[in-house]
Amino acid sequence: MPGPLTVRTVAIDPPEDLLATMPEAGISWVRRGEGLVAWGEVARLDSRGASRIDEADAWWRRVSRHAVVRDDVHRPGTGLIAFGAFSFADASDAGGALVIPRYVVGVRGDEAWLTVISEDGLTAMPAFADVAARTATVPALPRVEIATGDRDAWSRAVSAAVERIGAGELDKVVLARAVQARAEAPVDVRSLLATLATEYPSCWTFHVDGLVGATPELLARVDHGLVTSRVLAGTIRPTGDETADLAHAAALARSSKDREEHEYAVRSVTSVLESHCGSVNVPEEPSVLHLPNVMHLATDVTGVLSHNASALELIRELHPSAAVCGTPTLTAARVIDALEGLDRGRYAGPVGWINAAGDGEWCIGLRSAEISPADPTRLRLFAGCGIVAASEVGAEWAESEAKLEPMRRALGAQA
Ligand SMILES: C=C(O[C@H]1C=CC=C(C(=O)O)[C@@H]1O)C(=O)O
Repeated sequence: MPGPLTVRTVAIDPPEDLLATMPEAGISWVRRGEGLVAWGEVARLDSRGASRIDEADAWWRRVSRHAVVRDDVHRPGTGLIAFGAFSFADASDAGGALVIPRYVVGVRGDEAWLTVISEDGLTAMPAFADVAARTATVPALPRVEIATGDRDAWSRAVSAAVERIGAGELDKVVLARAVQARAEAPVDVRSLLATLATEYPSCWTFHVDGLVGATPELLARVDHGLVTSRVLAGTIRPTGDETADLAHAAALARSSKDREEHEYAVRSVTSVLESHCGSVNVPEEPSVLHLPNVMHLATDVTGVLSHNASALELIRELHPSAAVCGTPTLTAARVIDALEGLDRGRYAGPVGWINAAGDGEWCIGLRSAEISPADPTRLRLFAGCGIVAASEVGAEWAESEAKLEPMRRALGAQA
């Protein structure tokens, strides 16, 4: 555990481009041009196994209790903050990490701030201009070779899952696949983030400890006792033709296969939130979220916490939701182990940030890639699909290809 941390947040003039303020490949949590970027590392906790999120929660409570914080701005994301990413599976070697950065720049509406965190006192607050990037000096993206993936292996896994569902072993399982990418030189994550944020502005463009992506799925936002989750499951591809896509969206909203897939995911989130909230609001009908590569059935669930649960406490229970695992959860996790042949690493795990009060914003690490910690020229891109009784192998392959598109394009692949 670090010694008592000193933290200072001051207001700054809003930067034109939040991501461009990062002077080195750092942390990103950006949506619609707002959010947080951070760099440097004051302290971190690495944890593994089934208690990885609990350990992070306990560590964070101790660190934040002892911190000395002067915060002139008082907005979500100001003051002391840590960013984290956790593995999907308990048994994964990837484990989890909670990172306390040295510098954080935040933008929300027309407000902006700089936070500096120090382990040995802060005698003088540095000027924003002295710590942030002055000019964009991001190295160009090297040439990247991206594999196509093993369609036969995937088809076998999906067929086996449909059979198991048909036999009554489980209702839904989310199967994922990974494709390898190899760059000619180390990839600077800032070039990927810039593309993702431009092409997927309504997603959370994130980079935390080697996991990078643009995810549309909010696992839990906790803000002064209010908890919000955006559940996504059930997917089709847009055609690019606006009129045709409106008709497709309507068909998605009526599709019994997609509605079933979606309903399992909503139930898995709602049942956890109900145990922490006096009341939970769940819209009766899902809406359709339009993204450039896919359209999803979406349900925004909200609740008022009946006790002071931290964001980490909530995500420990919410993960893995049936948007990434299945129903029933434990059976689905076993079927994933049996059929997928993959260590998902931190893909499909919780990724986000927490502040000293326990508030924070955590998404599911989807539409993402893991940069190899041992070799920054190697990446693994991931995509998964919810499988239910009516799933078809070919359609699920096409869906997984569509879900790989954001990272493929960020790595320079042509559409
Ligand atoms: C597992 C993924 O997506 C989930 C989120 C939205 C829609 C999904 C689906 O329709 O299968 C998945 O449950 C992924 O992108 O890798």
